[in-house]
Amino acid sequence: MRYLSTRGQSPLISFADMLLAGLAPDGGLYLPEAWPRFTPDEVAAFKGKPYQDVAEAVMGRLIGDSFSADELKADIASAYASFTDPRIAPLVAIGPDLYLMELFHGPTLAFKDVALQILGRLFARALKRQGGRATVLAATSGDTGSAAIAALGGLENIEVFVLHPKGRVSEVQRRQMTTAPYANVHNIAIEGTFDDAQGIVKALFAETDFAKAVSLTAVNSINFARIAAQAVYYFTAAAELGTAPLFVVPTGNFGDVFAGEAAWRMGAPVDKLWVATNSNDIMARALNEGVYEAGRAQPTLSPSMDIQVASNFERALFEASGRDAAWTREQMATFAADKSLTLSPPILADLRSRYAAMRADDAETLAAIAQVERETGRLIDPHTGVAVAAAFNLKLSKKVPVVVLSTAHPAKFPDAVNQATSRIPEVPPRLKAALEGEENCHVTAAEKGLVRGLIEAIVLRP
Ligand SMILES: Cc1ncc(COP(=O)(O)O)c(C=O)c1O
Ligand SMILES: N[C@@H](CCOP(=O)(O)O)C(=O)O
Repeated sequence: MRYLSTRGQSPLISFADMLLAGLAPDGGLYLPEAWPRFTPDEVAAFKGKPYQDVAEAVMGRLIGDSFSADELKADIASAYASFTDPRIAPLVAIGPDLYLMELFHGPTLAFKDVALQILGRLFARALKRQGGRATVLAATSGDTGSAAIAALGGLENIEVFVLHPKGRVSEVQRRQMTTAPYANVHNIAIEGTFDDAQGIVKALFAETDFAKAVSLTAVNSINFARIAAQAVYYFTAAAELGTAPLFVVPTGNFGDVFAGEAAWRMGAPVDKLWVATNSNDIMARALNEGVYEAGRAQPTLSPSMDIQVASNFERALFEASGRDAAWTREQMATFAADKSLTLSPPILADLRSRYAAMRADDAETLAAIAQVERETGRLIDPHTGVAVAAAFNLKLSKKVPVVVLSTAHPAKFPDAVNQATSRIPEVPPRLKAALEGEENCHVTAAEKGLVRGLIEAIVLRP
């Protein structure tokens, strides 16, 4: 299995090289050269299998011969050993034909752990084999940061730099990152938004001498290995329900919902992928009105989705164009210059055959959290709340199971949950150390030169 860039100007590389590269040198995002396919019988046979077995099957086809089946098996087993629910991504019914898929049973209580716990292990393996060092640069709106730290903290030969927007993540999220007790982890709070942080990451990849000197890599969902691991739970949900579900996905960077497209392209039965945004609704506007236009992200009760530039939309556009790299390159150049892209009718029609979109503002999110608590006694986090609000508003013309991706534990966002329900979620034991530890964090203006300087001072010191 080899990987190509959506912009068509990077050489084809293996999964292991793609994992360590993160972003393609031409600025594009990697995708498999051809999607592997599971037959309906193979998907049906996943029903009742341990999650780990499905992960081995799905990721195995994407990894090719980069890692052996035994290596992958061992890494998946140890990745999920610390999850508090052995089902990893359990489906929980909250209404007739309405399910939450709980993805927050990992060490940092968000869906990021499902992929990053595996990625950390594969990174360590690939680096050991290659004999080099790597510098991971991550941008986070709250959850990727702590999950990356939990996966990579303390590993040899890796320095981890995590950029978060100062004051725009929840206190629990910030403390999960800044209290990490690892010498190889460096938190940087930037005076700006997540989009500024993500922009700095991409800009530093484009400084190729620097990127090469520090062996820069990414663990955001721009790294296809993240998508590969996240695609697995679409297979397990569809297999368990025995039919093609409609998935409602709380969306920011478009990684999780694109993992649904990836699963569908590999043969997972998917009725539709509903993109649920908060009031930072660039993706809802793009899919509903045909114009992908970024403004400045506004703070909401679901801070991890306070994102305007949805990086993985590039992958969806590339696929919608019939994999036309020259066209994708042009579109991305237009968007970089104008912050706006008008989607042509055929592209929009192709996207709409898979995706639909809805937005929920803070008031609708609070109402959805309150309704779930009233009807089921369960507390949900505000990101899940955005998607549940969308699910409650769906007008379906046929009977189809609806699966809402529940992406974070409510204890990460106690204020929003309390505002909606007058209840404060119980703090899980794995959060306690973060709430008590001493915080360490650099603070800087949102300028790539300052971030580069910090990285160089640590990575290239004599
Ligand atoms: C809790 C939570 N839900 C949803 C999202 C949105 O996911 P994506 O960025 O893959 O669209 C994020 C951020 O990624 C998140 O942290
Ligand atoms: N919501 C994310 C932002 C980055 O998303 P990613 O999936 O591309 O890593 C976060 O919480 O950090």
